[in-house]
Formats: sequence, C-alpha cells, structure tokens
Amino acid sequence: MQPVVTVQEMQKADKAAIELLHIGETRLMELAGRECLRVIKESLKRDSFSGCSFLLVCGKGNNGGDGFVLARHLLNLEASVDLLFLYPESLLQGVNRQGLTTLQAYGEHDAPLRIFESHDEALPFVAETHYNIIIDAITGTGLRLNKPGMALASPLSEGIELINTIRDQTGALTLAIDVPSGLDATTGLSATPVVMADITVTMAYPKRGFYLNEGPECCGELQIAEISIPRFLVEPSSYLLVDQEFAAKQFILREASSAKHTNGKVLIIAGSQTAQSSMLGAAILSAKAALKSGAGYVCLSLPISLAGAMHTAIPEAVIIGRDIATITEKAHWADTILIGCGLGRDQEAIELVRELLASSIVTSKKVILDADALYALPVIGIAEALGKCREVLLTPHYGEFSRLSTLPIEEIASDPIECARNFATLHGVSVLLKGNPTIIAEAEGPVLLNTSGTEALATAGSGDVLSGMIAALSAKGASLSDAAASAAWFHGRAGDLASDVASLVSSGMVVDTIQQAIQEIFEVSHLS
Ligand SMILES: NC(=O)C1=CN([C@@H]2O[C@H](COP(=O)(O)OP(=O)(O)OC[C@H]3O[C@@H](n4cnc5c(N)ncnc54)[C@H](OP(=O)(O)O)[C@@H]3O)[C@@H](O)[C@H]2O)[C@@H](O)CC1
Ligand SMILES: [K+]
Repeated sequence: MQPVVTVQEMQKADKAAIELLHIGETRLMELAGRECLRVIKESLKRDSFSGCSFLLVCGKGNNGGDGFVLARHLLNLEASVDLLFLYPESLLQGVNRQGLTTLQAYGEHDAPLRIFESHDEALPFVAETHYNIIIDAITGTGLRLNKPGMALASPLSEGIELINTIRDQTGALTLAIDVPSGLDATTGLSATPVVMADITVTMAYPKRGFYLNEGPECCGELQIAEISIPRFLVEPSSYLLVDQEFAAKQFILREASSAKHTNGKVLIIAGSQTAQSSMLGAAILSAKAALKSGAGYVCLSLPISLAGAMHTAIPEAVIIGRDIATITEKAHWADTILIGCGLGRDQEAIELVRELLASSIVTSKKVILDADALYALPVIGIAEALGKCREVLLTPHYGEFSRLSTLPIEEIASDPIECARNFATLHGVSVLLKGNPTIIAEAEGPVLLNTSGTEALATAGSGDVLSGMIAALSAKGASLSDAAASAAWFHGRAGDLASDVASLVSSGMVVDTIQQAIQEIFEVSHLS
C-alpha cells in the first residue's frame, strides 16, 4: 500500500534524502521536473511539443525551482514557453537561482522563451496567447496557512488568480506541481485564492491533505512522481492507501479439500418487524453480500415471522429466531458475528444488543457493529458495551460517528482521519468511518484510506452490503480491520461496475457486481 504523508513527513524525507543518502537537491529537482514532463507527454499524447505553448507561473521557493527545470525540458522539446516569475530576481537563492540563470541563458540563444518579471508585465502577452497547458509552480509543501480561507497577499494571490482565470476562460489544462498553490497539503484546507488543478503531479508520495476538505476538488487527477525518495525514509507510515493488491491479499481462497464450515461462518443478527414496520431489506442485502463475498455459511437471526420471506430471497441462508439462547448457541459456531442492519431502535432492540455484548461467547468472536447496533451503543454505555470484545469493528457514517464520539459533524468532516484514529485508540476498537475516503483506524498502527468507488455507493442499503462483505472476509480469516479495508475497496469497485451512470446505481446492483469485482483481480485459473 502506498504511504500517504504529511508536509512534515515529506520535508523530513526530502532532508534525509539529501543529507543521509547524499542524493542532492539539484538531482531531486531535476527528477521532479522530468516527472512533470513525463505526465505532460502522456496527457498531450506527444513526445515533442512543436507548436505547443505553455505558461509557467513560478514562486521563489523550491516549487518554483521545479518549474524552472520543467521549463527547460519543455524548451528542449521545442515548446514555446512563457514563464512568469512572481518575485524580484534578487530573492532567489541557491539551486533556484541557478535554475533561472540557466533559463536566461536559453533566452540568449533565441529559444522560444519569454520571462516576465511581474504579473502586470505578463498580462498583455498572456491575454493574447493560447496555452495548451498552464503550470502552477507557485507554492508546494512550503505554504504556511494560519487559518482556513486565509487571504493570500500579492504576488501569490495574483499568480493564483491568473492561473484560475485562464483556465476558466480558455479551458487550458492546468497542472499543479506537487501541490495546488494555496492548498495546505496536510489538512486539505485552502487559502483564498487556491489553484484549481486538472492534474497534480505530486513528488514521491501523495499528501494527506489531498484526501481531506478542499483537497480532492483542488487536485483534480493525482499523479505520483518517482523522484528517488526511498520508502524507508517515510516509514513507519502514519497513513496508507488501500489498493487492489492489498484487497486481493485479504480475500482468502477456498482450499480444494475445504468444507463449508472451514470457509467462513457468518452469523448476522439483523432485520426487525413491529406492528408499524418491517425491516427485512437490510438483512437481505447484508446476507447476500456475505454470500457473494465467498462466505461458506451464513446464518441469520430474524424475527421468525420473517423467515419465509428470507428463505425465498436467499435459499442458501439458515434462519434462526430472536431467542437469546438460540443466538448464543449459534454464536459458538460462528467465526464472525454482524449485529445491527435493520435491527430497529426500540427498547427491545437495544436490550438485545446489550445482552449480546454481555455474552462472553459473542465477545470472544469477531464482532461487527453496524447501523442500529451503533445507535444502541451510547444508550448502553460505549465502554461497558465494548469492554469485553476481543476483536470488534464499528462501521459508522458521519452521523452515527457524531453520536458515538459526541463530536459535531463539521469537526469530523474537517479531519475524519484523526477523529477516527482518536476514537479507535480511546476505546481500543477498530473503526471503519464511511465517507470519501473511507477511513479504517485501529487502536494502534497506520490509518488506512480507501478511495475506490464513487457516489454510486451513496444509496440506501449501501452500508448493509459493505458490512456483509466485511463479515465474509473476516470469517474467512482476515483480521477485522484488514477485512474492512479490503471489503471497502471491493465495494467501491463493485459500485463502479454496477453502472456507467453512478446516479443509477442501487445497492441490489452493487450486490450483483461483487463477484465480478473480486473475480477480475484473480486469474480465473487460480480461483477455486
Ligand atoms: N526539498 C527538496 O529537496 C525538494 C522539494 N521539492 C519541491 O519543493 C517544494 C517545497 O519547497 P519550499 O519548501 O522551498 O517551499 P515552496 O512550496 O516552494 O513555497 C514556499 C514559498 O511560498 C512562500 N509562502 C509560504 N506561505 C506563504 C504565505 N502564507 N504568504 C506568502 N508567502 C508564503 C514562501 O516565502 P517566505 O514567506 O518563506 O519567504 C516561499 O517563497 C515542494 O513542494 C516541491 O515542489 C521537489 O523539487 C523535490 C525536492
Ligand atoms: K504548486
């Protein structure tokens, strides 16, 4: 899994690469510029830029220095380059001064290069030029943002506004080097103004802020530049991105000699019926998702009056009633117990959750608490309810998490990663906090971020499907948090496969594409 870093971690790694590995700042910046060139070649689908115009807007730090290197490489490939350096030349130092001097020397040899020394000087020329790509090299990881929305002073603000205006007016592709200027790469909070990029080519590792607050909107498509900063310089990682390889590894294949009892036994305690309502759909979705995710055996505890309908919906599932003795007997048998989907919020449901979590048979198993079980937790008392669990995962969305943590939703939305991690550490549990990204935090160790999937998953029953998938993967052998991260990845992928039009996707469609999402990552011949 790819590490995701804070600004501080990235700066430490840059420094270590230069001081401990003796890689050299000039070489790192050369690689940074070359990697941006690679991405531009891929975007324009050309190896030479004759007839193409580029505008680079550069600041006075190393982000601007990356821009100088890129400008040189673009000129080498016959591009026409306009470079706006926003500051007086006298402010440049070291490697960046050298970078501009080299470019000035290109200018002396009739290269198609115009260097502007202020925004006002550039404006008339920029207004009459059609640019294929605008490059933002104003600020990177060196931005200091004291508070969200902080107003940036001139010339930073003028440079950023110029980039955004040309992009808006001409549709020119905007590429940010390392970080869109004005974005805090750790928090994802932005200054005013901030560059709205189509592509961000970030150095070495994706930054934490790209997944939070304004980060996703400002970055556009993310590309990683390989600049020879080895992974050991950012380890141990605080954050990791869940990927296909990790998801696949948690999906344990059935052995040729295996039986249903050895392939993951899931007990789902879900669904409810009262005089006023019946909630069977959530139970059906979670049980179907567990079976589609390869669980060997699924047993459902339901109000027994719903058994007939459930048998019709899922012939593979075994149904038991709501009697606590029957449930705990079945709990002995189960590998993973999922509690909560459509369970209801009345006193009876809350008492059931209390009794289940007081049973040492239940708490000795892998336990997933979702939906209405999460509603019951604060009523029971979180510490009391979770205290005995050996391995427990909570799967809240922001609203449920707000109730559990007593944090306002806005605070959670502004830093879901730390909120999830703090809660997991405080209560000694695993948390899967649904959102974009979905966050999987344990009491200790790195936080996992899953970015697969789209708004296709923002539909009723989506959480029930995900919890059923987690139940299956964990029952088959993965730890609860690994199963959660893997299931979140497959769930996102299944959502993608369900329809080309995200707005048309229902949870039933996602259930139907789970198998395709899992199957496509294995060679068919390896499936058993
Ligand atoms: N280190 C390496 O080896 C490598 C680094 N690399 C590259 O370097 C980048 C980091 O470079 P960096 O640290 O020089 O800072 P950078 O992002 O250019 O911007 C800082 C500039 O903004 C200014 N400024 C900041 N906040 C401000 C504010 N609120 N209001 C006003 N001004 C403000 C600040 O000015 P100051 O106020 O400090 O005088 C300074 O001029 C990184 O993102 C990557 O692209 C790669 O090449 C790989 C190798
Ligand atoms: K930038």
